[in-house]
Amino acid sequence: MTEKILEIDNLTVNFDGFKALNALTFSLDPGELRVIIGPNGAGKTTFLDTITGKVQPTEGEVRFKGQNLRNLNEHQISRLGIGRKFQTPRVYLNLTVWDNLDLACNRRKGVFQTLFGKPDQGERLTVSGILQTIGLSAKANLEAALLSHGEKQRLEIGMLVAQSPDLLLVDEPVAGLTDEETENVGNLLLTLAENHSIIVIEHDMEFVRQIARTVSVLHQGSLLCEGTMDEIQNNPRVIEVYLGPSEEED
Ligand SMILES: Nc1ncnc2c1ncn2[C@@H]1O[C@H](COP(=O)(O)OP(=O)(O)OP(=O)(O)O)[C@@H](O)[C@H]1O
Repeated sequence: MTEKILEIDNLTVNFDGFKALNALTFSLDPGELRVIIGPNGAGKTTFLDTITGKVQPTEGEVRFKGQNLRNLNEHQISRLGIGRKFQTPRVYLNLTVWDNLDLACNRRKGVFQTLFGKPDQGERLTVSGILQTIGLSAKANLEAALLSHGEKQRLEIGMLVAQSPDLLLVDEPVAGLTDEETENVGNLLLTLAENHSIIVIEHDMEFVRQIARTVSVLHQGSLLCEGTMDEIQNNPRVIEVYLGPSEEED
C-alpha cells in the first residue's frame, strides 16, 4: 500500500461557533493532482489554511508524509515541503522574470546576494529549466510588471516550484485569465503533476475539466463526494448543492 502524502482526519475548524470545516476527512496519494470544488463558503480556503498552518484545527489532524502538523507554524510547514500559491500573483514587479525565479531558488541567500552576487552554473540551469517549464524563457529579462496577468500567474507557480516543494497548493489560478492563458496554466499544472503532488482549488468548470482526474466536492465544511468530472457532474447531490437544479429539456 502506498503511503499517503497527505492525510486529514476528522478536521473541524470552529470560528466562534461556526464550523467552517466539519469533521472533514481527505487523503492524497503521492504524485496525485486533485481538484477541489465547492460553492462559496464551502470551506475551501479554510481547508488550505489548515494544511499550511495559517489556521489551527479545533479538532482532528493533518498529517503530511506521516507527520502530524499540529502546533507547527507556517514557516515550519513550508520547510517540510508544502508550497502555496495564492489567488493573486505575489511576484516582485520591479525585478526581472529571471531575478524573481533566482530569488525564489535562493531564498536563504537574500536579495542583495541574488541581485549582485555571481550565480553558479547549477543555479543558472535551475532557473533556465523552470523558465522553460513555465514558458517564459523569451521574457527572462523583462520586468515582471510588464507581464500579462496569466504570465504573472505562471511566474509565481515557477517561483513556488523553485523551492522544490513535494506538495503544491494552488488557489484559483485562472480567475480573471483569458481562455488562452487558462489553457497555458492548465498545461503547466499537468506538466508539474508529473513530479509533484498538487491540490488545486478552482471555480472555473471548463478548467477543472481540462486538468482534473479526481475531483473532491466540499459542502458546508465536509466532503460531499469524490470522483471523476463526469461522476461529479452527474451526482444528484452535487447538482443540488453546487451546480444548481438542471433544466428539464423538452
Ligand atoms: N476568520 C474567520 N472568522 C469567521 N468566519 C470565517 C473566517 N474565515 C472564514 N470564515 C467563514 O467560514 C466559511 C468558509 O469560508 P472559506 O473562505 O473557507 O470558504 P470558500 O469555500 O473558500 O469560499 P469562496 O469560494 O467564497 O472563497 C465562510 O462562511 C466564511 O465566512
